Amino acid sequence: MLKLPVYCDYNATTPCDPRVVEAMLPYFTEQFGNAASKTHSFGWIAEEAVDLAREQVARLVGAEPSEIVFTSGATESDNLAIKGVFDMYAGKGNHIITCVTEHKAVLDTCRHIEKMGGEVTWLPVNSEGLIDLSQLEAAIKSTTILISLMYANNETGVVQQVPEIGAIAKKHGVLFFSDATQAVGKIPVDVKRDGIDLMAFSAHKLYGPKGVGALYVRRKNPRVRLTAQLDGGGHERGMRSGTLNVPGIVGFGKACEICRNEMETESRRISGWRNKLEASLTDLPDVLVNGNTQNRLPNVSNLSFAEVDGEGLMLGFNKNIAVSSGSACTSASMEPSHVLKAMGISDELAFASLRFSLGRFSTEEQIDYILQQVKATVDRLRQLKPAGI
Ligand SMILES: Cc1ncc(COP(=O)(O)O)c(C=O)c1O
Repeated sequence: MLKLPVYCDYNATTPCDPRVVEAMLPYFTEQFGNAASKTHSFGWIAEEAVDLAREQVARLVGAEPSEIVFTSGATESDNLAIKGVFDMYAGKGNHIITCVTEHKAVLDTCRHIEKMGGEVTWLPVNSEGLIDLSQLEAAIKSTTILISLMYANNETGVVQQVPEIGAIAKKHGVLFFSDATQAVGKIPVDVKRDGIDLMAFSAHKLYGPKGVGALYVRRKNPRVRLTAQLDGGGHERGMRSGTLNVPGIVGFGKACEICRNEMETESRRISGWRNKLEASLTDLPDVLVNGNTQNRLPNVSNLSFAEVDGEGLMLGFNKNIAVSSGSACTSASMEPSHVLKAMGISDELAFASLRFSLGRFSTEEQIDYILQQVKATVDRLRQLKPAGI
């Protein structure tokens, strides 16, 4: 018996994997020590658990454990990377390059940088959601200190040309920061292969708990330095003060270990269902896939339903199916998605678009239910719409 509502919004957040919860539980009660307490076993046990988690997290992205800084999530990691570089490298320059389709956590941090006297170049994207590499290279100047470009877009799943961006950054001696919140755990990410100097990601997008994340900070060739954005006890090698969230970090580590072991089979299964969903919905007249489909996250399909009232579309089945009509963080407002707009999609079509994001606990039965519900709603709305409007 299918349980309703069906969850199809894994890019907004994922449920904790029960194996993650099991690993975390002892660290709330018996093993509650502060990982910074050096004088007794409660502290040592907590520190050991954090060390293991740091290894598990690092291994998933090809980093060294000492290159992982634990934070409260990707929003904090984005802020720390961009503001930390801006403050630390002020002597070299004040210019940052980013892109208009970034997540708000990067966009708003870059707007803050502008208010602080920094200069930001906002790269456009093409209709597929990709930046132009020659435009990126041409934007670099002697004052450029950072390129901040996301790995995969949260709304469309489009994966940027990350190794190429890393090579351009290296060639010009500019640091490369990538917000990889949606990519890590879904596709193989390797900071060394990709030439990434700083990278943000988050536990709750990969079946770990909410409120925990990481910033990868390269230690060699070049060693990246950051100005801390929180003053305090100097935790995390001075980059992020504050008592560590030990249960959360343990869960993050376990979640990363599971992703590393299961990513290949999981992404094959999920992309199969995503393709089935997409093929069947695009069989309807005037349904368009948004974003490049050659290099895309395996779990996402962003579709526009022409000639359908966007609000009606959501209201048609949102009691039974949890999907998003844009970024989760902005779905409270009725603004058309800034990502779809940047790709040249009209406001009307952007409003009539849905992001389906599948995940570990999706089932084929759910996919069939979604198909039936969405098709029925689209048919009904199209019949209601007066001709010519
Ligand atoms: C690309 C991207 N960056 C950053 C964030 C923010 O992550 P967090 O919720 O861990 O702060 C999200 C969450 O939706 C995201 O998708």
